[in-house]
Amino acid sequence: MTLDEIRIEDIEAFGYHGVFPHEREVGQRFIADVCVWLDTEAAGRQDDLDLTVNYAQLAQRVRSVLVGEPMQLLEALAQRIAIEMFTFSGIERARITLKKPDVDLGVPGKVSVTIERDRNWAEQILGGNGAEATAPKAAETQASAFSGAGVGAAALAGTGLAAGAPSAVEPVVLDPADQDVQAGEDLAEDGTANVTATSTGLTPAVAHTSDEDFPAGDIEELTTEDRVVLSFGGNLGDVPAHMKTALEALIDNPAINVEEVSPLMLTEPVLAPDQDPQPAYLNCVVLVSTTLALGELLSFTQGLEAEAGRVRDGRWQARPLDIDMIAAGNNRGASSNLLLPHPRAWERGFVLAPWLAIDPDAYLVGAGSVKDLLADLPNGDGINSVWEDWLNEDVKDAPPEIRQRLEHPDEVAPTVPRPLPTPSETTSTFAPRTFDAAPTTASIPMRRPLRELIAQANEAQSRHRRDGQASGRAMDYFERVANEETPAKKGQASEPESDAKAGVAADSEPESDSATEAMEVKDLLDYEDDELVDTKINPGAAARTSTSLRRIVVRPTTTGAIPISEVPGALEEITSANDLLDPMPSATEIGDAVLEAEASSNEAEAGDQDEKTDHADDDSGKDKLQDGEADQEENISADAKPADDVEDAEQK
Ligand SMILES: Nc1ncnc2c1ncn2[C@@H]1O[C@H](COP(=O)(O)OP(=O)(O)OP(=O)(O)O)[C@@H](O)[C@H]1O
Ligand SMILES: Nc1nc2c(c(=O)[nH]1)N=C(CO)CN2
Repeated sequence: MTLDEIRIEDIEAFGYHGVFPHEREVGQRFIADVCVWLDTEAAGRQDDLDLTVNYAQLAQRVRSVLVGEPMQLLEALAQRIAIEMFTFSGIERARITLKKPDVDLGVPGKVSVTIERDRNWAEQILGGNGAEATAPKAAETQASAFSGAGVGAAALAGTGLAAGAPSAVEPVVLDPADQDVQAGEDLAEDGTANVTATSTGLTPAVAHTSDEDFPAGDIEELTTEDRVVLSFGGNLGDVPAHMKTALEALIDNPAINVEEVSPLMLTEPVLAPDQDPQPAYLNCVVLVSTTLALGELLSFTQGLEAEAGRVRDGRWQARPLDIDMIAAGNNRGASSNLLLPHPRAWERGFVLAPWLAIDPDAYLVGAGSVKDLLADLPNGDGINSVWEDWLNEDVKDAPPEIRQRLEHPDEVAPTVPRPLPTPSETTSTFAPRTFDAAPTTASIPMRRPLRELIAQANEAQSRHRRDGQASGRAMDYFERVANEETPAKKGQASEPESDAKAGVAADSEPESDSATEAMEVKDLLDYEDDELVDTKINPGAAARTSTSLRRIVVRPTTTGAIPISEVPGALEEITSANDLLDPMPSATEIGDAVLEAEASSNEAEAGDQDEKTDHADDDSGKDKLQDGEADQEENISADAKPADDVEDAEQK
């Protein structure tokens, strides 16, 4: 039989393969050319994709190996790719060429390795089975003649790993052979049965959804309806604090909406067999929506990992914070640095369990329902404890295992599996979700007002920053504005509104609900933490004063150029507010002080209105300073951003 060729060239990906430590640590580009031989006559005659292999799926699979578990040799990597190729039915022969385009040979030149393998070889490696030989697990799944076999989908199922619970002291260990082939699992489903290649042979896999709706390919950007599922994990230092800091940063990013945070779970470390044991991990899952491009979101979360002190010193090393993108809408695809869904998510109890806890209908695109995936994990979910209210509670309120873990951070993880809370226990307020056609991670309802939750988490955050001084104090004030008639509320009704609040963006919209008040106070506290202190250190920083009956904000501007020293009253406000910081008074005191300042500032404003003059360069008449002294205004830099614009920009 004459075989036909499908060639794919220049599949590029960043990976960590190599013999040398720097290759493992820093990584480099890899380029693969693949040629597979198969009989495409029937496909050509009937013009039917099902009768051939989908080259996009092939390419995705190649890439998933390239970005997957590091191998030492290009030869080994090439063989991994070859194995992947033979999981596609119909492929009889494969040639793989691998290049490291940036390698330093010590002399001018380039390197590549080419291997050619046939199906007989693959069948020997895979225990005498080819992709066709495998049977679908679920009766309804039908293996087509050319099923795109998902090697990783059930890599653990039926292998030695399924047998027995992990030992009491060792981490859960995955066979490296399994790890390698798991890498690209989700990217090439074809809606039929999946098969699994492991060192012990092929096993039937989980039934997968049809991928007709989710063709593997390029990553598509999201709509704001889509959810991104982020997995947080860490096992070094004060992991909950790292996570809270990262959460706060996500919340503070105007392009990101944090919609749900799962309980925190104590999880067994999942490591390669040659790795030393590590402390137990803490994991949670965070659902967000975003207007960022996914690459930007990944960069942002990688920045948060770095801020938490993560050093990239090799795969699966202990780390203070790791943020993986598990899924993003219905994406199934790859870019140069992102594979979606995350190729190992389906097998990770530490991802599935917290995700399920906040979404009982969670569905991992291309793999199946999270609930089923979790239930099918052969060696348990690896969850040892669940801390429901970790954003609100103190460590002393954590379940004993987690408290113990946090109090003894360097202890190697205990690994006795522990049953998960049932979803109904943790997600009772979730409306059940049904999928008419394509399952999706979109439209997950918000379970609770997360902003509030995070504001409360700031309690711990503030403690972290201020060495215990501010703990709970913001909350005092939140409660007070929520429950009491504050001066702010009293004054609100009679707030004088005037365009003549020069240099001042008056908050003219009547906002009376306590949540809004609380957020304003949070803004204030944030500004005390960061901006105000900064401006104290550097009083020459550009700043803008915004005064209303309910808040005073002095913010360094990035766009404006009004030196803070020229904003009447700003330095005084900063100084007096800064005085409040050390020693840190209660938030109530801060609130009172601020409200007093506001009141006197407003009085001054009212008295000054007539005297105010327009800024020379400001046609709108709104860019004015909050002072009647014309000579002071003349000092303002000519390119000062109109205050309203700055306010608008800041509010976006
Ligand atoms: N879905 C994804 N989420 C996060 N990183 C990804 C994803 N797909 C590909 N990557 C790439 O993987 C690289 C390594 O990521 P990272 O260091 O977080 O891996 P890891 O956490 O050690 O291992 P694992 O990926 O098994 O969780 C990153 O540089 C990133 O570009
Ligand atoms: N339990 C657990 N194990 C892991 C984790 C993790 O977050 N939790 N992350 C890893 C690399 O991303 C490796 N192993």
